[in-house]
Amino acid sequence: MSSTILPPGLQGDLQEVISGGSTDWLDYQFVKFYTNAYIFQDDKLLLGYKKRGFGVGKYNGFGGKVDPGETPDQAAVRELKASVSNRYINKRLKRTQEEAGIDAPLQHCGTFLFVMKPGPEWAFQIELYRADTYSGTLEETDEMRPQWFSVSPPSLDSAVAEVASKAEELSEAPALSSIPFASMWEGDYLWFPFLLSNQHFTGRVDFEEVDGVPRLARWWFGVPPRNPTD
Ligand SMILES: COc1nc(N)nc2c1ncn2[C@H]1C[C@H](O)[C@@H](COP(=O)(O)OP(=O)(O)OP(=O)(O)O)O1
Repeated sequence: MSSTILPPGLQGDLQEVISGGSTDWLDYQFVKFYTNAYIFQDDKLLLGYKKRGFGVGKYNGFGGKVDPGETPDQAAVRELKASVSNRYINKRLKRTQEEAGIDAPLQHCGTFLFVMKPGPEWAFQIELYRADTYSGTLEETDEMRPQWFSVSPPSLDSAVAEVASKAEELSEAPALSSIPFASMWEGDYLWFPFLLSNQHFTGRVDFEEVDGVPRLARWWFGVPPRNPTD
């Protein structure tokens, strides 16, 4: 039986892969759910450059809030369509326009909880999805500009070793590939190895603002226990 002590807010049978920071875990009152979807094709990863609103100027996967009455799986499909099509008008009404946006066989690949200080009283829980193919036409919208980046999926062990060696320095993100970590959310590089190596993961990051910039204060990421016969 695993004896790992999980950070508050995380659940499941998980084995720690990477952790760091020494502050107490931050308190929060409730959780708000979001989705983020990543499309791979051959050796490329599709990211979106956020042109306005929350996260403007950053590259990210395609996603948004989970609406009331919606499952994260449903929200992930809706947000993926809406993010890359100007013709997908009824985002909030969830009325699917078959010809618009892109469809992908999204697979849930991880859960990432984060808390900000100073920040809202809630924790953000992002359900992460990936797909190795898609159908439809990519379009730049007034919110997102889709862009492909080359990736060379590492083995989980080599990727995590690289991240672990860099993370303690709390400075530059490691050069896992041509992924533009410097223009992404602080901390994405901690869990990207799991995404790239298609390893289901669960993790938490606490951020504390320094000079107006969110900095990693404490983090923990784990994976389901490996089968000893694998
Ligand atoms: C550390 O912070 C974050 N990291 C990462 N990787 N992703 C984040 C972070 N904070 C927010 N996000 C993601 C979560 C969502 O995918 C989007 C934000 O979605 P948004 O608030 O724009 O949600 P929508 O439903 O699209 O909102 P509106 O319809 O109101 O524009 O960023």
